[in-house]
Amino acid sequence: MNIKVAVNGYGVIGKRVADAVRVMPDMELVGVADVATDWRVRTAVGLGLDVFAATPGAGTAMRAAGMPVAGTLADLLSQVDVVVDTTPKKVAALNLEAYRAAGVKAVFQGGESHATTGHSFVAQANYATALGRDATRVVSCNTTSIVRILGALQDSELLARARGVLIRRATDPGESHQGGIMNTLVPESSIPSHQGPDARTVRPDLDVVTIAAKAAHTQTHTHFWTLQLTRPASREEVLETLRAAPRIAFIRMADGLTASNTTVELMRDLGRPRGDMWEVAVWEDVLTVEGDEAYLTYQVNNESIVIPETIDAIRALAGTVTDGPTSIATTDEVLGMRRDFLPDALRAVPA
Ligand SMILES: NC(=O)c1ccc[n+]([C@@H]2O[C@H](COP(=O)([O-])OP(=O)(O)OC[C@H]3O[C@@H](n4cnc5c(N)ncnc54)[C@H](O)[C@@H]3O)[C@@H](O)[C@H]2O)c1
Repeated sequence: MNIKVAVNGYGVIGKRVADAVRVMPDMELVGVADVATDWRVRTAVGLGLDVFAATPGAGTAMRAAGMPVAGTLADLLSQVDVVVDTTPKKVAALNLEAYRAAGVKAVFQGGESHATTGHSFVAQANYATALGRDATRVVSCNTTSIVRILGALQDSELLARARGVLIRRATDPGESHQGGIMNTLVPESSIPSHQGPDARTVRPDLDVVTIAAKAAHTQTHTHFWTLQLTRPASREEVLETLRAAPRIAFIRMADGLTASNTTVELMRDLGRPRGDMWEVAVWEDVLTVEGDEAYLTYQVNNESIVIPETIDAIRALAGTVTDGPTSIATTDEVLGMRRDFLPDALRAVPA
């Protein structure tokens, strides 16, 4: 019995969720809904997906633009077990009542507040508490990375507190003609930035403070962390802890991966769909540990890191897989996630 899934909002996140659902052995993508009529939604039609009109006005516009329309959002909801809402920030929360009325479970994204669903999700941290719920929110890209990395260190009883600086991309690559800053760096106006408090919606006991700024590029986010450990530890111990956790992979300056654009290019060369990187990419040879302090740098592909979490959230709400690690393992294997982007044999020999 496959989980029948709808995606509402076929944008940056929605199209990736739709693709991931289509390759999962236990899921079926029934259709996608949107309000747009341009190339983005036409691509879905070209892929053979059933496209539904998310609003009455959208149905009229889609038909006028000559697009095949499979039905209304209500028609789509009547055929599915779970809807993934990937509409823009603040639009999604307005849909919650319609999902409840249709008896369909709903996965929201990080643009919505924790209060919208009362539950925020990162698979490795709290899969079990999402089981059978009617809705959850997959936290944002940065928050997902924070929970993965700091959560792994906290589970190993190594982390006392974390202070991080986040350099964010200005806008998504496909939207940089519409906006985005240029030739500057824009600090967020308040400290902590929202990501640290947001991580505590998933792991309330994390002692974390984040400071963030937007930089004038579209090449993913980069985080810089100072970690107070619970005791002196070796660099190898910190690395082993991260190696043992899911959805963290390593990159190395020694391999020429010296900047965020090089990692983006590597993902393309590895044949990743759209160049996606679902893992947090930790710079292994930058990690430094001195006594009971660790210093960590990693890269987050904002467009794709939440995709595996969303797939796990679908299973958790549907209740078909009750064990988080089993769901994570299935998702990661089907997507082709890695623990190392360059296997040992392909790494640069240390000088
Ligand atoms: N872009 C990222 O890097 C990123 C990363 C993590 C989480 N998120 C979160 O994911 C969610 C979606 O963001 P996105 O970047 O994919 O947005 P997007 O703008 O790329 O896509 C949104 C899609 O929803 C459609 N839409 C607009 N109004 C609609 C409506 N009423 N009904 C149905 N469809 C509608 C738009 O036409 C568009 O196709 C947000 O909560 C965002 O915060 C985004």
